Amino acid sequence: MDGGVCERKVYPVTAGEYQLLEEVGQGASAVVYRAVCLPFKEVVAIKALDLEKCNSSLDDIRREAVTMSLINHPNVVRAYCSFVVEQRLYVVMPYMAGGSCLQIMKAAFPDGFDEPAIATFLKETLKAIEYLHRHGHIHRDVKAGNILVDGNGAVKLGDFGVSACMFDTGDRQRSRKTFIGTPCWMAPEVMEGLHGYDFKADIWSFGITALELAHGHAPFSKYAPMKVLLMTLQNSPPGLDNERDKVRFSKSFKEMIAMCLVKEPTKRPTAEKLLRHSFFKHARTPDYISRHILDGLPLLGVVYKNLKNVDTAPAAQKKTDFDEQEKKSQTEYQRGVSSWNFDVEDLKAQSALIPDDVNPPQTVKESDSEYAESSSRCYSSEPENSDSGYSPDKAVPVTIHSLNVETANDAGDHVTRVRSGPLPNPAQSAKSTNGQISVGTSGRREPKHIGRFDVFDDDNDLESPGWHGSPKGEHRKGDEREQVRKDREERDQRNFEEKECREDKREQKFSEEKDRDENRKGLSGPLVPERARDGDRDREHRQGGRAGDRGSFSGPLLPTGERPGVDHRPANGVHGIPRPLSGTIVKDGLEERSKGPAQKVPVVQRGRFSVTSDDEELEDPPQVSSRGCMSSQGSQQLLCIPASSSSPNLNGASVSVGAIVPQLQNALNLAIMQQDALMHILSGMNSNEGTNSLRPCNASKRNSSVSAGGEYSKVESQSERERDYHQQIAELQGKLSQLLEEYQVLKMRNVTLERQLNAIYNKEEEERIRKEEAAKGNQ
Ligand SMILES: Nc1ncnc2c1ncn2[C@@H]1O[C@H](COP(=O)(O)OP(=O)(O)OP(=O)(O)O)[C@@H](O)[C@H]1O
Repeated sequence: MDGGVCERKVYPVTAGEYQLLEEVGQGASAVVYRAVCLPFKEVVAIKALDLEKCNSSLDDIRREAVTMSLINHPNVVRAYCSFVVEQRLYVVMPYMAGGSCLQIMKAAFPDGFDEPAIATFLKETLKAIEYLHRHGHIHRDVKAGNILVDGNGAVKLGDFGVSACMFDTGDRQRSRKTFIGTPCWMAPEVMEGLHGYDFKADIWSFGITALELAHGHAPFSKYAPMKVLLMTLQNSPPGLDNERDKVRFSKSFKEMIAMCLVKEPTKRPTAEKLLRHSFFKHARTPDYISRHILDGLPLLGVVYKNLKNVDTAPAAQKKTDFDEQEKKSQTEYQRGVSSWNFDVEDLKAQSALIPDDVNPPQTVKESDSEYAESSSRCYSSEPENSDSGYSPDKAVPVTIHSLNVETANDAGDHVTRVRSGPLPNPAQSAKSTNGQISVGTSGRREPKHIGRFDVFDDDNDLESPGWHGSPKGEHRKGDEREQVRKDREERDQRNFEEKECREDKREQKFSEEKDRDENRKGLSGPLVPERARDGDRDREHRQGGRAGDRGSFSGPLLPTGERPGVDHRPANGVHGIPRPLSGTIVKDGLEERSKGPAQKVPVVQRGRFSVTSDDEELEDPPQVSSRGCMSSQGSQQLLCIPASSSSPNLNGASVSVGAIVPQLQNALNLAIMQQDALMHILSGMNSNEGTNSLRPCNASKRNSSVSAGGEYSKVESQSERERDYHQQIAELQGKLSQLLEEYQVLKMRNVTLERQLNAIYNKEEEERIRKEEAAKGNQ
């Protein structure tokens, strides 16, 4: 019940208290298992996210876990609790035995559901969306795959992996200019990214989901992401087909979809308003779903397994096709497209070259009233032969970093710049528009700014799949225009280099200030298990191995489909989820208070939700000094590590590894450069000395009056100097490896600290909510 007082069961947060059964779902970043909570003898679902592999930052993951644990609505999947074991986050939630609408469709309704079922699924989903919007959240990933059905037919919206809080300010607001979602369901304003977006983006996705449930697939779902983007941006919005769908669906359904799929977001209804649409009068009870939809379906685990098997074979072929398309696109890119600039006309032409069995779009004036009959709208018809190579079901959400339409370029051409790629999360979208450096935990490379664009180093990697540039037709390129482009590229490059140089300096200054701070503040207690410090552990960590952690695993069963990175060896005769490291638990209620209040993440109170603004954290300078300082030694600058850095101070807000990595890399680069310089000088000295060393001998031949003692002391001083240099080099090498070790330790500490902060934050939130609810109850 929304806001009502309810006794919440406290679910255990130790892995040993759960028994993992079979896999029942897989998303872009997680695997979901059916499991049993042993003390309660209750079947639950456990979502396992590999923190190292998933694209999300810890902040995103924490946000999802916190959001899910705060949820209190019958149509939203809430998290009972979550905990971290090794590099995996386990989220315990209610088991939705029917699976997702997508799974059900694929298993038994390939052409979509009938209208009463659709109305029921959609109404329940819309209630969830309305609830989320009311509490300031944009779900950002509404689609059939995230509409989950309970065994009794109850419908809930799940997956908060990419949800955002609308009330946030600062960088989180900017993060809503980072485009997250799966292209087919993505609203045009999200794709454009020109002015950000708001909760109306969910209404668009809801409309697309309605079409998905009606046809068994989302519009444009057979196309590659770039094509989907173009079609969504350039074509009229999709909708039910006048002819084909007339017999299957009512006018009110068609109308409801048309209301959602208006390109202008302000013209879309709110969830609250949409709920009052007559279409939802067709909605039935959960019992209807249970009897008409779920009845006769195999168990979810079997459905999932079958679908997986079916998917595997064609997937390989699809991948090859898609790779070929990619290759073609990249070859054309290499042939003649400069930078990230594309001509809109060319994009259109290119897009038209891709075989298209979509009904030709008919133009619809978007100024039409929301309720107007959208008779001219069309939708992407069921592909007769959906072998175009792109499998939307396997689609990884895509972030479009820059899809800006500019009116003119330097040459006066109309230019669009396009880039797509796998989904970095907001926190990872490096340098933000105000020039601040944002950081992520994954150590991803930060983008360079070329012109108006974020260009990652990967951008230069033309082989890398996932990057799309619509090639420019050679026949359309004038030499003049080409020259202008080249000029602009060079200018952009110059600007970029200057900017980088400025940023390096700023970063160095900042780091030096931080070092001073660190030295002043002293050290806080160690948070990393001692074993994390030893050489073996560091080596394992660097190599991604887990052997050093194996001793800590025990507990009940792991699934048969064992996952890499987790020890599956039986302990006490049974497999188990590895036990969590102490102090690394995230749970909605029972964490150990391991840090003082000073270590709290900044919390913004927004309605019922307390929201940590991760970007506020990002704006804060990192609290860990990982950077060596420079000390002068003679004419050579040597790297020295401040005393505090061997045990860095971890007080204050959470520290992202991403914040440390660039600094450490800088320090390492510096040290390497210095080492090179020293080697260079040394070799110069050696050759001089080599020459010099001949002199006494030659000189003695020429001038026998030179005393033997004088010769001896000269040689001795030279070799002394040489020894000095060798010693300095050895010291430098020692410091380098020390720095590397520091880096590993800091990385580990950072993760641990983040987890502890999570735990504290979650607990406080839980307490606050309990108090609020108790207060409400007393009233
Ligand atoms: N509570 C649950 N009970 C049963 N099945 C579930 C549950 N939660 C998720 N699933 C299944 O697992 C799949 C993946 O889960 P989820 O969407 O949360 O992962 P994800 O990695 O966040 O996915 P996405 O690709 O949407 O980002 C879902 O599509 C659904 O089929």
